[in-house]
Amino acid sequence: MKHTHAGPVLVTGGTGSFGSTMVSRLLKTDVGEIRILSRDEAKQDAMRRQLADGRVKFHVGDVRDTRSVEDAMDGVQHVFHAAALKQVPSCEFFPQQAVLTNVTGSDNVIRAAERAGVASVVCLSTDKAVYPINAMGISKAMMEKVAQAHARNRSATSGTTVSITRYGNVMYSRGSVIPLFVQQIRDGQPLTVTDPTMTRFLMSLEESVDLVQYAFDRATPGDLFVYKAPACTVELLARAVASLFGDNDPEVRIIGTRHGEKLYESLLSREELQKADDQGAYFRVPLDARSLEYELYFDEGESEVVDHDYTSHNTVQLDLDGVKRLLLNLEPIRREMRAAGCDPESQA
Ligand SMILES: O=c1ccn([C@@H]2O[C@H](COP(=O)(O)OP(=O)(O)O[C@H]3O[C@H](CO)[C@@H](O)[C@H](O)[C@H]3O)[C@@H](O)[C@H]2O)c(=O)[nH]1
Repeated sequence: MKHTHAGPVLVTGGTGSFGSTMVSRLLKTDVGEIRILSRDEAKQDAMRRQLADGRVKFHVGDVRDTRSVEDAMDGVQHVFHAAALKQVPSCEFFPQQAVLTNVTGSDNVIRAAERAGVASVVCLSTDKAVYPINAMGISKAMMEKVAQAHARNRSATSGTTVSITRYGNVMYSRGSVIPLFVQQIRDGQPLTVTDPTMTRFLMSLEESVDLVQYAFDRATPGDLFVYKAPACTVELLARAVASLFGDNDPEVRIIGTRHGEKLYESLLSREELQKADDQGAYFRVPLDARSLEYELYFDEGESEVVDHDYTSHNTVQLDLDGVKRLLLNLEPIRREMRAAGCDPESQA
């Protein structure tokens, strides 16, 4: 990392897939202390034993609970805010819970960070927050607004830089479709595909940590960062997984779209793409820092009109071999392949 972490670093949701990868990455730096704020003491205990590193301190608490956030924030220099309710179906059935964790909880984290004199807070968001249609995405969109409002209203007086990263599906994350396909292959079941034409961005956990680090190193208040990820259809994804396990003609069962699902995801809205700074592998979208007094501004118009958003339908589309190559980079897939008697090296 470019910045050194002189003071403690706080990772909210630090026992999750992203959080634990981030913590491993931080432990390779000169970081003196990493605090993890999360709810699940069992996951904390497992991680404590696995890491066996005195620099990691575990705080049982909840971003909804201001006092637990304040206690964990004391003396912290940087915050990576990954705590969230992120399952689309559960947020759909319990949207008020998504509001409490994703909106109010994020507000608690940002306010406590400012009060504690924290230098930077990077908030993790999702593609589902763009033109949101489900409760998870709507609550994350509100989290982004809370972060941007902080940057707009407070950055003149506050020493805390709040920024946002957005990413799409993380391959092989807990409860996601790739481990499900692997399980179905292992059980000799047909592969369940919701809509064969549905597309999703494909990103590894490491790339999501790279994105957050990129934002951390560069953010000015209210910036939003996106990684340019490739995409594919879910049918192609199912076929690529099957092919790695030696089945080039798998049985596919169409099960239909689930609650709150979109045909494709967007990482940037048209309006954001219009303002985005193309930084090669990443887009940076600066904050619209105008105040409410619009009459103070004159409309310069838009020099180049962008008529599309940045979606999993129009980003780079991978073919079967391209998806297989990405999958072969994932250690859990390689492990499963070896367990099934398939040699990952022969496919590489
Ligand atoms: O049996 C299944 C289950 C899912 N899918 C499809 O596979 C894709 C990926 O599904 P899944 O892995 O469940 O991810 P999403 O529902 O897109 O959401 C994931 O990605 C989000 C980020 O975009 C995270 O916030 C969520 O927690 C995470 O579950 C989608 O197009 C699904 O329709 C199938 O085809 N068959």
